Amino acid sequence: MSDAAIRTAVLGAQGRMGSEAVKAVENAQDMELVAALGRGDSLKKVLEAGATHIVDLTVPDVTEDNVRFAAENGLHAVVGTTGWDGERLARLEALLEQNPQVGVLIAPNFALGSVLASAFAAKAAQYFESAEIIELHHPGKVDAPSGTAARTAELMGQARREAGVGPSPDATQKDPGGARGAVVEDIHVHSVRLRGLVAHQEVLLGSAGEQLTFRHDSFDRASFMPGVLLGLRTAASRPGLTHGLDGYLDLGL
Ligand SMILES: NC(=O)c1ccc[n+]([C@@H]2O[C@H](COP(=O)([O-])OP(=O)(O)OC[C@H]3O[C@@H](n4cnc5c(N)ncnc54)[C@H](O)[C@@H]3O)[C@@H](O)[C@H]2O)c1
Ligand SMILES: O=C(O)C1=N[C@H](C(=O)O)CCC1
Repeated sequence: MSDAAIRTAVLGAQGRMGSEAVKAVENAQDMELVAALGRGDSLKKVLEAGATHIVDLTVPDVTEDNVRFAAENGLHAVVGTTGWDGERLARLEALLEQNPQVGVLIAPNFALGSVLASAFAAKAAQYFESAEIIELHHPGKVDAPSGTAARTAELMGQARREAGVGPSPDATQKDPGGARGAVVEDIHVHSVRLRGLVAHQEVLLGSAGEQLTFRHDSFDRASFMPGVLLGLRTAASRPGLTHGLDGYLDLGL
């Protein structure tokens, strides 16, 4: 291992994603796994281990504290944990202004196909009257809607607003049980939790007589690991906040 290895601490290391990330970092020639923290472990272990980077794959309740700790101690952070709403992102941006050498990637989804599907959907959303999202995940997931769906809806909603497109047509007058799903940026998001699934999303776009569907499926958490490693290899050269792995890719969209 060279001196320049990316000294990585994985937070949430015993979780579904964290345990995959531990293996991916251990197998990467240019990285060294220096710490693997679980619930109840002190963040001081990260500093004692001499980490230069953290990967956060924990739970929405603790991720902000973890990233704050990293930034205040000059560590770069690659974050897959969900729960990063506008307020949290704004606080993080302010913190990074005080720690301008630190790079933080908040990635709602590390899978390249998912990043592409969301970017294509955002590009296409303004050209259709109706837009809805269905996200489908394993039943162990603690949050709904998924971070990916929330981010996709934000990007699509923003593009539709800028293009002057109004809300999707919808005559629903009675929906006492919330059958029309959550609404993010005027876009209805439907969450399915089903044994056997990993992480899946469909964006449905409709106009008179036609439908365009963008579907992405992660069948295995291995699909997320190239994105985690890209984040670790890139974060130090991108100081400040990057929201979405697309910020590290040249999608040209
Ligand atoms: N960005 C992506 O591509 C992507 C992909 C999959 C999952 N996720 C997100 O990653 C997060 C984790 O998902 P998961 O399926 O691995 O969940 P999980 O419940 O399997 O794992 C979370 C782990 O974090 C641990 N933990 C809790 N508090 C901690 C703390 N303070 N310090 C260290 N560890 C702590 C838990 O004990 C658990 O082992 C979720 O928010 C999920 O939505 C993101
Ligand atoms: O399994 C999860 O939990 C996932 N979380 C992210 C989200 O909420 O979008 C990414 C996909 C998998």
